[in-house]
Amino acid sequence: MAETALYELRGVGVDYRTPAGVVQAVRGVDFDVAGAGMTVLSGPSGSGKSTLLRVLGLIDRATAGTVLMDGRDVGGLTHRGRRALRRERVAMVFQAPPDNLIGHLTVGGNLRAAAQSAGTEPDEGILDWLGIPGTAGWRVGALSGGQQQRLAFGCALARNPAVVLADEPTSQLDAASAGLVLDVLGRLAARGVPVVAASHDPELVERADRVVRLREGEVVG
Ligand SMILES: Nc1ncnc2c1ncn2[C@@H]1O[C@H](COP(=O)(O)OP(=O)(O)OP(=O)(O)O)[C@@H](O)[C@H]1O
Repeated sequence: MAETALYELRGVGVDYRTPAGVVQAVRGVDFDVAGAGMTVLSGPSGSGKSTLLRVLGLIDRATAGTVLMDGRDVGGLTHRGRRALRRERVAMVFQAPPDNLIGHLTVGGNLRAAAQSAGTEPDEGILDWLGIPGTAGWRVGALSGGQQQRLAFGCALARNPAVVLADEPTSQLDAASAGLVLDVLGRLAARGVPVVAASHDPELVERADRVVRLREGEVVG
């Protein structure tokens, strides 16, 4: 029997209502996300990457078409049902490192808080795995932006999610820091946690197992 895809999108559209009228951010989008490996949504600014990521993250609802997660139509869920599913299954990492962490907690405190939300303890060796050994007692503000972003992926992993969604995870980093974040992303996917990233970073696209190319809200390849 064929394995169920993690996500199946069919004819997905997302409209935003603005005072100036309706903006069709995404239209007629079909793609699947397998339950393994790294998928990158790529395309120029305004092509709909973040919008689709918010749909996958159960933050926004598609205004047309169907979105299945584990074979289940998430469009039929109530607001509360979507929130519960999001908490249980999805970890999101945003582009600005401080947005992903709790600033008044230490590095270890952030990992423990993330693990607690999944009812687990953080992995012993997680800081080594992230390449930031010995920082458990540090304030997160004492880490560089790239180190904070790696910690954000560590917190995502600690939540034991079904998928990690990352919106432009390297766009605020210099090339060296971005490379280290990409290494962590690759290792997450290799560890069996599927990753979907929205990005126009060619280095990230290079490492993808699957690239969904978008232009003006439509899939072009
Ligand atoms: N909340 C919103 N209200 C109105 N229009 C929006 C909203 N969010 C996005 N859009 C519009 O939808 C389209 C797709 O935006 P989106 O942010 O998904 O693209 P993107 O590919 O992620 O771009 P970027 O790389 O600049 O983040 C754009 O035309 C954008 O202006």
